[in-house]
Amino acid sequence: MAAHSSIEAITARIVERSKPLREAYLDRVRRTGSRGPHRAVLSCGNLAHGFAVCSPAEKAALAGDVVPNLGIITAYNDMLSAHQPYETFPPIIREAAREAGGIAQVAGGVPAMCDGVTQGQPGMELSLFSRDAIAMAAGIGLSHNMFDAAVFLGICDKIVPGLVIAALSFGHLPSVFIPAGPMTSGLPNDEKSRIRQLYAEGKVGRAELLEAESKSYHGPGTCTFYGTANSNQMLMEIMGFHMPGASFVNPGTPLRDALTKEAAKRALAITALGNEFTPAGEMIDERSIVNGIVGLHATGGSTNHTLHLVAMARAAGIKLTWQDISDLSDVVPLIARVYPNGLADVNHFHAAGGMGFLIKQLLKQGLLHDDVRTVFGQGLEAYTVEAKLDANGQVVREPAPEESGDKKVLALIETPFQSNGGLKMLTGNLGKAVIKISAVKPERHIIEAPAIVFHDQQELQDAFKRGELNRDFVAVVRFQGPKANGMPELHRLTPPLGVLQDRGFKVALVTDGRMSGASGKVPAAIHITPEASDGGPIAKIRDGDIIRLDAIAGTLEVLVGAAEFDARTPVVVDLSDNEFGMGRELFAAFRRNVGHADQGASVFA
Ligand SMILES: O=C(O)[C@H](O)[C@@H](O)[C@H](O)[C@H](O)COP(=O)(O)O
Ligand code: SF4
Repeated sequence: MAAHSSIEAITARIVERSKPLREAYLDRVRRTGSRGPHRAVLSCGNLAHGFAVCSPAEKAALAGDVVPNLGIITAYNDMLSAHQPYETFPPIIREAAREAGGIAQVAGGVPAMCDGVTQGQPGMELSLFSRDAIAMAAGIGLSHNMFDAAVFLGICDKIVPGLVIAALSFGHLPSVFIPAGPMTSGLPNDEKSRIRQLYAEGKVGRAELLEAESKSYHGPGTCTFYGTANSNQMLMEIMGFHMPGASFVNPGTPLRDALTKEAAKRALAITALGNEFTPAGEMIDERSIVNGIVGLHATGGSTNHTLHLVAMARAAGIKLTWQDISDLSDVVPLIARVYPNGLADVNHFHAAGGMGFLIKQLLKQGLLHDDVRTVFGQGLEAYTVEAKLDANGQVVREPAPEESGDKKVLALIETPFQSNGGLKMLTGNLGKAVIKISAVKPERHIIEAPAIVFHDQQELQDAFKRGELNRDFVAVVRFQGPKANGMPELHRLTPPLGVLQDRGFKVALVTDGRMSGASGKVPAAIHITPEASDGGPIAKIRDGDIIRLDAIAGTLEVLVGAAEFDARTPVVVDLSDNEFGMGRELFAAFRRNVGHADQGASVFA
């Protein structure tokens, strides 16, 4: 079925805008590719170092020119519950490679930050930069050039975007992403948030709060809310980097291990040495990127992807804009309600039909490009399935159900929860911003109230504790942009602003910083560009100025006369405290060279 006319039109304008960049990229990818194994260009010395620890049989195979070698890039560590399961993946992948007549080596590890551990802490100021550091680290691993395909073990917020940037920078190689799956459901996310608001109001103590948090985040696997990490899994499947049905299978299960083995074998099957050569740089094109954005809107995915998708697309020579993302939101309905956009978690989403049902519904109305390449072959229709195990422990796939397993979690495309994706770009005299309203009640889609200006999130939390915020106001939290301090997530603002909103006050947040993918119920205009540290208009706002945030009209305005506002001098603050401590001194070059948020807040372009 041809894609919906609006989807086709937006895709066509991305293709047109990207043409020179994309053609140069594809030329490089094709020139780098080779018919033989990539290690064939290495000297004997290079090769001997590369397979020094291999078995004699592996050395003999690698010395030859026919056996494909798989490079594993792993983001394993014990800090991220989502990545801890990866500790055992390399041996499983090596065994699968052997069974398939290939070899697999760990090409390198990459760092991975848990945004949950650093949330509200100085470490969060390294979070966004860690995406590009992860891309660099993965590039270091793959630069050994011993490999005919790569598999990526990464899930969370900045890790998948960084790994995709690396995979596309090595676009001559096939790349398969292998997920580890969500942790099993614990304390419901809305109950966790209720306890947090009680703690913010001083109605429960740390013991009760820690007990609730520990029951919510209780074991291996991705946190079960639909934040950036689980948005990443959705993206990897709908863009064709995952095997069909792989995203939301819990770790430590037979199906999970079978999917891991299958992915390793598939990666070896799509190298240049076989008959289904699928280099990542050609597999991912403008249609794949648009499919990712459609999935993001249909599921109420993380606002962080208004940064990451722009940076990921750019790595493949594709120029994506916030206007593209915003215009796609207008034509893609919301058909999944997963916390914070609902009460369900990703396990419920998977049980209700998951990715196979979602893709089937979106294809039904031509809202996805079906004519795309994936690691599984040609066409996205192949992903309208559920993965299961047969009696022999092999992965089999059954058609996704025609009906939703839970109509409160997954809706039919004909009867969506909202007619649009709710991830909008805002424009006005403060510059550009983005807002996600899929978790914001309709009566809060337009907020007009006096500004109260803060220069960090702790200031707001302290004002809340002093009882100074029981009023209608727009919190302006500035000097939180990429150049100022690495553009941290300001998710610790969610409980106090949520309490004030629940008390009936009209509140909103306006910031050049970010929010968590898990934030949602308070209207927030985020990623304001230009940022305060670049002299952006947000630096001219004063306490008491009336701010109007209109998510319906797509505008963000300070209601001050143009002449007066233009005549104001942007406030400048001393940011030297951001330059040292918890590793921030190591990222000074990133703060100096990082690009604007609407360009992906990247140090690469
Ligand atoms: O973008 C995201 O999804 C968030 O960065 C998420 O990964 C982070 O861990 C949150 O901080 C979790 O939520 P809590 O902090 O509420 O546990
Ligand atoms: S989802 Fe967030 S909190 Fe959970 S493991 Fe990943 S980065 Fe950490």
